[in-house]
Parts: sequence; C-alpha cells; structure tokens
Amino acid sequence: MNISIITVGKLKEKYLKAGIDEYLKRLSGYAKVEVIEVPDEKAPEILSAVEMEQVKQKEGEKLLAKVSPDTYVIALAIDGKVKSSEELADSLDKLATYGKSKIAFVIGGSLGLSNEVLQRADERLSFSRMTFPHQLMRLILLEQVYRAFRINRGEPYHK
Ligand SMILES: C[S@@+](CC[C@H](N)C(=O)[O-])C[C@H]1O[C@@H](n2cnc3c(N)ncnc32)[C@H](O)[C@@H]1O
Repeated sequence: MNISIITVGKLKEKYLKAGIDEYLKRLSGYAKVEVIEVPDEKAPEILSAVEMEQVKQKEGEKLLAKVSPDTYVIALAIDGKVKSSEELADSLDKLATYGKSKIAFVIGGSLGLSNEVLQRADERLSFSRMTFPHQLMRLILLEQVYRAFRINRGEPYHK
C-alpha cells in the first residue's frame, strides 16, 4: 500500500519532526508512506471572508495537484466521520482488499480545506470535534495509521 500524507506548509517544530520521523520509520515495515508538503499561501493575520476563501482555494489547488486520479482520498475534516482506531484499521484493510493501493490523507492549512478538496475526497475523516494545529495533525494521523497496521496484523499495541 502507498500512503501519502499531503499537507500545507513546511514543518518547523523540531519536536514534531522527531515524532513524525519516528512513526515514518516504524511504518516502513508495513507500507510505503510519504509526507508531501505544499507551500502555504503567505497572508496577513487578518483576512476578510473572501480573502480566506482565496487562500484556501490556492492551497487546495496545490494539494490537489499532488493527487493522481486513481488515488483514494481521505480528507481530514473536523466535521467528517469520527472513527475508532479499529474502524480506521478496518477501512484501510478493506481498501487494500478492493485493490485501492494508493491512499492520500489530505490535511488543510491553518484556514482548513477548500470545497474543491472536500469534493474530490472519497471520504472525510474527523479526529474529534476539536481543532488541532495542522502540523500536530500529521503526527496524530501517522500514529493512528501505524496503530491501524498493527491492529490489522494482530500485533500488540498499547490500548
Ligand atoms: C487548524 S485546522 C483548520 C481549522 C479550520 N477552521 C477548519 O475548520 O478546518 C488545519 C487542518 O487540520 C486538520 N484538522 C484539525 N483538527 C482536526 C480534527 N479534529 N479532525 C480532522 N482533521 C483535523 C484539518 O485537515 C484542517 O483543515
């Protein structure tokens, strides 16, 4: 299985980078996983609603440019479907069974994902109704993907 995590902005914090590298290393035994960063749109702190939409749209175009037509896209969205770790594991297992070998998880920038990205997505996944910083979201997602592979292989994992 080929998994891409497509994200906005360059990861700056060392502590997040260390965690992400650790999970990428752990995942290397289970799947080909890569993190793709697209540049964020430079914008002032205060934006009008129209400007915010423009930023999301431009970032969305860059995110979608990294998605091939045969990729199954899972958009991370606060108002998406909440799943347990076991349910996520089961979804990934089913995708593999049905021959979906390319999966992209898409994480929005600080303003979120554009409608175009949400429309392209095959599903929207929520990690709760809370808002997480997009850079931390990468780490949380990688840990859950790792957990999913451990669950599917029947390997022990921390409850
Ligand atoms: C800082 S959040 C954006 C917040 C923005 N107001 C929104 O509603 O999308 C950045 C990105 O992280 C991801 N994200 C943050 N919290 C999430 C959650 N609880 N579940 C799923 N994705 C989340 C989403 O992809 C989101 O676009």
